[in-house]
Amino acid sequence: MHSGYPVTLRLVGKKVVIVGGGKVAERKVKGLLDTGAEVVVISPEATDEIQGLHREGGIVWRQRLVDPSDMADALMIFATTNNPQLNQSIKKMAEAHQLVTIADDPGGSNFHVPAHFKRGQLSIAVSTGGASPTLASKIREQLEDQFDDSYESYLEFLSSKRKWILKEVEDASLKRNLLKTIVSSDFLTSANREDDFIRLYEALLKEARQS
Ligand SMILES: C[C@@]1(CC(=O)O)C2=NC(=C\c3[nH]c(c(CCC(=O)O)c3CC(=O)O)Cc3[nH]c(c(CC(=O)O)c3CCC(=O)O)/C=C3\N/C(=C\2)[C@@H](CCC(=O)O)[C@]3(C)CC(=O)O)/[C@H]1CCC(=O)O
Ligand SMILES: NC(=O)c1ccc[n+]([C@@H]2O[C@H](COP(=O)([O-])OP(=O)(O)OC[C@H]3O[C@@H](n4cnc5c(N)ncnc54)[C@H](O)[C@@H]3O)[C@@H](O)[C@H]2O)c1
Repeated sequence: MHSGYPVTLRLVGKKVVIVGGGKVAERKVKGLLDTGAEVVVISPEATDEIQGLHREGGIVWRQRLVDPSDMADALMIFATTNNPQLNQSIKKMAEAHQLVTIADDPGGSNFHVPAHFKRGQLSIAVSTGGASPTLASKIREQLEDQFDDSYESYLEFLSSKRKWILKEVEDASLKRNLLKTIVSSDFLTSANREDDFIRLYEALLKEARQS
């Protein structure tokens, strides 16, 4: 069996079609809200939450049965109806290059959504490729405890310091050393990262000048 290839997709302005308006559709819709994707739900019925998002203008809900023309221009398609045959025919409505997940057929899907969470710019995703979504969810919970909210500001710090180091530090070995040393638990837990960074920079600069 071939293995999956993990990626993160930038979906700004991309059309994502979700066929079905039940619990699974709702979970997918919520996961797509912050991505900037143009989310279109097609289903005669939809959960209260999907209807609310439609009213607020965050997504589009077409209250009717699915039609093959709905697939046009979609980058991703989620077949989440409670009708297995219909879910299979949605895959047939799609073109070969479109990304299609069939909610009740992991093997027939060409992508799977991993269990995931974010801490600012840090994104952590866990996939079992459909073997056990419940295990993926359980591991996600464990990782959420381990990678707590402090990672959000830590990532902001790492990102800004990395930019500064790449721009300002010319010495290649000092640059490498700094990039490596800022990724340490000391900086994660530090009460004053900026001051600690200046101290680290001065110490490593001194070391580099002496060697
Ligand atoms: C990760 C997560 C993301 C998301 O949905 O966004 C996700 N499922 C989640 C939860 C979950 N799913 C199910 C339960 C009920 C308990 C159980 O049955 O175990 C729970 C638990 C719950 O609801 O809490 C049932 C289930 N899921 C699939 C089938 C079909 C089948 O196996 O045939 C069935 C049986 C349906 C039935 O027979 O009724 C299929 C898929 N589910 C996937 C993703 C993809 C593979 C991911 C992977 O394995 O890595 C894949 C292939 C397709 C897809 O991409 O949708 C999300 C966790 C969010 C989180 O907590 O972080
Ligand atoms: N992928 C997953 O994570 C996961 C998790 C649980 C269940 N499932 C599977 O996903 C499927 C959906 O589960 P659910 O709990 O969301 O079901 P649900 O019954 O809550 O929702 C099904 C939706 O499909 C819509 N629908 C039916 N016929 C349609 C048509 N012709 N065109 C458009 N929409 C139509 C219904 O109006 C309804 O909104 C089931 O097959 C279930 O086995 C998948």
